Amino acid sequence: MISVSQALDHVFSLCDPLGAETIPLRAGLGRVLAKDATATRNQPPFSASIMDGYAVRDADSQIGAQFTVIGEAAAGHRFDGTVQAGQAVRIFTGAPMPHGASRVVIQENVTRDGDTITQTDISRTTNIRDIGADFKAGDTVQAPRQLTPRDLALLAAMNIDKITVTRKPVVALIATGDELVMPGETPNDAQIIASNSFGLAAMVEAAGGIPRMLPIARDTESSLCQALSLAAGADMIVTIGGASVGDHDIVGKVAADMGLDRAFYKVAMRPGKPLMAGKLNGVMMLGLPGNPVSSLVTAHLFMLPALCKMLGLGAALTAHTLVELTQDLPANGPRAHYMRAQIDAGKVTPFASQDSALLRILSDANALIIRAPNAPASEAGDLVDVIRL
Ligand SMILES: Nc1nc2c(c(=O)[nH]1)N[C@H]1C(S)=C(S)[C@@H](COP(=O)(O)OP(=O)(O)OC[C@H]3O[C@@H](n4cnc5c(N)ncnc54)[C@H](O)[C@@H]3O)O[C@H]1N2
Ligand code: MOO
Repeated sequence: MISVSQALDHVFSLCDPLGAETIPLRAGLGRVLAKDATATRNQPPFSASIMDGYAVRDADSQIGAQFTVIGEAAAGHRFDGTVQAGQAVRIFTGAPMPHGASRVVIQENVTRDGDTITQTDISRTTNIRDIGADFKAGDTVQAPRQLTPRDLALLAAMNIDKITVTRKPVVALIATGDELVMPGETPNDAQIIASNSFGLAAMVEAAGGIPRMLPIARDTESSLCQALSLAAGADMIVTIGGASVGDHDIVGKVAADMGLDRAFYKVAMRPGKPLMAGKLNGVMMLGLPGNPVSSLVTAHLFMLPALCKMLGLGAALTAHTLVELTQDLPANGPRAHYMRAQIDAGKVTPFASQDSALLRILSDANALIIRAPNAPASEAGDLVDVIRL
């Protein structure tokens, strides 16, 4: 059995960044920028008032000063003249500063009588935003970057309407097992509902990929062979179940018969020991264990980092943080243990049952405590490594 980090090295060597495509900015949420995007304009494109008030010469501004209002500047409407000594232009937030003016006296700091204003107070700043204060022409949003709503607003302001992003990885998901039926179907008395593919499909989508949920493969070589053939064209194949050592666990054999170049089978981890990975006819394949928690935890630890690499985000490891433990933990065995746990008020508590079939507990968990192989006992108050879910 290999370690988790050895398995991850293999997984990264099985996948490469995908090609790029150009899409409308509007479709950019969650996509990974593949080429730097460059601003073609300054923002703001002119020095602008940041308040509603009166634009004057800074040198004239003092308490008691009087000005004659000679015109108006509003957002989208420039005042074309030049402000001279003793003159003011009525101005609104976002309007271009008129020539000659170098301060905006906010309207709360003046009294007005016809076209004459008298300054009653003075603010510490000039209330002007300089040209290019946000960004300048030529500034870039650098690739690679997974785009957030905030990034999309920035790119829009840069007047970028199309972006070049990494193609979305297509992930074929194949559940295996005679016992499985789809949600909504009527199981017989020996069947259960195929749940793992629903969690996995959502994980793929949330990571920026496209899940392709294939029909459930039955526990026969021909059915599995057919399902694997349907995966043609995918960027990654993920099988679920049939990975262990039972008579009906045929994924390894069938994939090998179809040409799987296996990188590893079995990882020193709990849950997830019977994990398998390799390349099937040039396509990365992950064989996940069938137990629901095992499949979702191994997907979190191996499928997601592989998708990130395919998306051009590099071979990054899942983020860990140190969190204080609320209770003692016994020494760990020889396999890394990823314990379902809950972080509350900054402290982490493992669930009493760590059975790898219990989805309710996984659903309630918001973290995995990582216990290294053969880790000594920990005590309440110790800091432990945690992955937030
Ligand atoms: N003699 C041994 N038996 C087992 C070992 C072992 O080392 N020696 N390993 C155990 C471990 S650890 C795991 S994990 C499981 C994994 O087995 P498989 O990957 O072969 O999974 P299955 O047998 O097909 O299923 C296990 C369990 O999960 C349910 N399942 C399967 N697919 C789905 C699905 N898509 N949605 C919901 N539930 C699913 C299935 O019905 C079984 O209950 O093997 C242990 N055995
Ligand atoms: O490793 Mo299995 O994944 O314990 O349940």
